[in-house]
Formats: sequence, C-alpha cells, structure tokens
Amino acid sequence: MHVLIVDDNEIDIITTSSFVQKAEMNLFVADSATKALEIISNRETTPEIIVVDWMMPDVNGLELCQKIRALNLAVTPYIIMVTSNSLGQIEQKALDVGADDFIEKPIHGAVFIARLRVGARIVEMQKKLLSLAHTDELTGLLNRRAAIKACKAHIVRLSRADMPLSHCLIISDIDFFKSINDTYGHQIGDRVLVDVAKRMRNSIRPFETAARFGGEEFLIYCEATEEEAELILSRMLKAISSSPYIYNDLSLNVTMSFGGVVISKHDTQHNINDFIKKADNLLYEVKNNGRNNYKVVPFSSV
Ligand SMILES: Nc1nc2c(ncn2[C@@H]2O[C@H](COP(=O)(O)OP(=O)(O)OP(=O)(O)O)[C@@H](O)[C@H]2O)c(=O)[nH]1
Repeated sequence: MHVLIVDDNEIDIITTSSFVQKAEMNLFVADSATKALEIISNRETTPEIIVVDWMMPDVNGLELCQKIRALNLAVTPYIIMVTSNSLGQIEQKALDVGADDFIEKPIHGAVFIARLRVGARIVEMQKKLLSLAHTDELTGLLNRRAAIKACKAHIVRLSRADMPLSHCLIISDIDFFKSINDTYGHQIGDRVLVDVAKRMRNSIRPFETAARFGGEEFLIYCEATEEEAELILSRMLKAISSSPYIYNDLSLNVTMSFGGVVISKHDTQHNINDFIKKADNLLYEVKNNGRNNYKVVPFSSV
C-alpha cells in the first residue's frame, strides 16, 4: 500500500510519516499540492491512500482533494483530510468534495494507523472488484470491455509518440470450434479455450494485451511493425497448432485463424471499432481461404 502525505509543516510530516511506517506501508511525501499532483500523476508512484493537510500555502487541501478526484484515476485513492481547525463545517466540506475520512490534529497514532488500515481495506476491495470486472472468468485473460479500454489507451499513446512507431491489432478465432463442442462436449471445449488462451499469452510479451473477445474469439494488441507482426503471428500460429491438446485419453489438434492490421500514428484519428472491423474482415478472408493461417496488412492499405 502506497501512502502519500501532503503537508507543508516539517514537524507534522515527521510525526505522520512515523505512523505510516509503523503501519508498514510505503511512504511518499509532498510539501505542496503541486508536488503531490506530480507524484499522483506518475504511474510508478500513484498512491492508494493520500493524507492531505487542509492548510497549505499554494493550493489548500480542499482544492487538492477536488483536483485529485477530477483526475479520474484507475484506482480511486482513499483520501484522509487532516486539520487543526475543528469547525464542524470544515469536516462536512472536506467530505463533500471527496475526502473519505477526516482527522483532527493532534493526531493520535494508534487511531490514525487504524484509519489507514480502513483505507487499505477499501482500496483492496475496489481493486478486487476492478479485477473481476476486467477479467474473463474462464481464461483469466482480459474481457472484451477491458480489451477495448486497453486498446484505446495504446492508441492514445501511439498518437502522441515522437518517433515513428506502429502497433498491431489482431483478431483470432479457433477453427471449427463448434465441432469440438459437438463431438467432445462443452467441458472439453472450455478446456481448449483455457489452453489456447495460455498458448497465446505465452507467445507475446507480458506488457502486450491479450483478451478473450467473444466465445472463441481473441484479441491481441502489441507494438509491432508489419514485419514484426508477421513474426508474432507465425509464432502464434505455431504455438496454437504445433502440439496436440491432451485431456486424459483424448488428443486433439486445434488450429486458429488470425486477421491483423498494423496501425501507424497517422491512422490514430480512426475509431477503435474501425481497426477491429478491418482485422475481422481479414480474419474471415483467412477462414474462407482454408483457415489455420493469418493475414496482416497496414490499416491504411485495407
Ligand atoms: N465450450 C464453449 N463453447 C463456446 C463458448 N463460447 C462460445 N462457444 C461455442 O463456440 C462455437 C462457435 O461456433 P461457430 O461460430 O460456428 O464457429 P466454428 O465452429 O469455430 O467455425 P469457424 O469459425 O468457421 O471455423 C459455438 O458452438 C459456441 O457454442 C464457451 O465459453 N465455451
């Protein structure tokens, strides 16, 4: 759990920091709201709990709280507002602008640590819910909604890239999957889906996106030139079909078809659905031409 203390008073920082360390949480400190926003915006250090002092010279705790909430962070941080001013209205204002808790100075160490733990429990719960909402239960890959969100973020990154860069969006589909279900039953079909997902995941790098996009349809999104995309796809094609899928006495051969588009910076004004549709069209070309193959082309040429 990362905790950020935002306070302009050195003595108060020392006291609060010692409680955070006692709670065995990772500590970040900012002596102004500006510095706090820098730390919060950095993905490496985004804190999960933020302890904000009300009285600060540049931007006060109340405004900082509003600014943090406006950032719409992936995981909503738990904000504890701290003040020496005990007027009831202040507490209400703090909670109204988005603080989750309110503590009056002088801070009582044991109570403060207990409140940090409340924050930690709420953040953990939020992360669990997010993970459930983003994960395909059967394969453990991202689900369709999370895949689209991840692709949109990759496309924004590509649109802002300084150097020439390209990405590749791939839609793939297991060949004749219905006949696997019909012949061996739905349970075996499910096991094939799980193993296909594993083989796909293992053929790309950890930071690249792999998702179950529909029933037996998957989406892959990676950084790649056209040549690299060819290599990735031939590796994936091989990974899926080079060895049989063994379930007790059953040995199944599975193949897959793939359609991919290479997206350059100048394509990024297009909508994610345009890329998916083109990749899907290429996939169906492959299906119509006999399956167990791939086709990848630059988006602008399709
Ligand atoms: N076991 C299992 N089957 C599923 C799941 N989701 C979808 N399916 C099945 O996937 C099959 C898809 O069949 P089709 O769309 O006809 O495609 P196909 O047989 O793979 O044929 P081609 O794509 O043309 O090669 C259907 O039988 C669905 O019931 C799932 O979660 N588990």
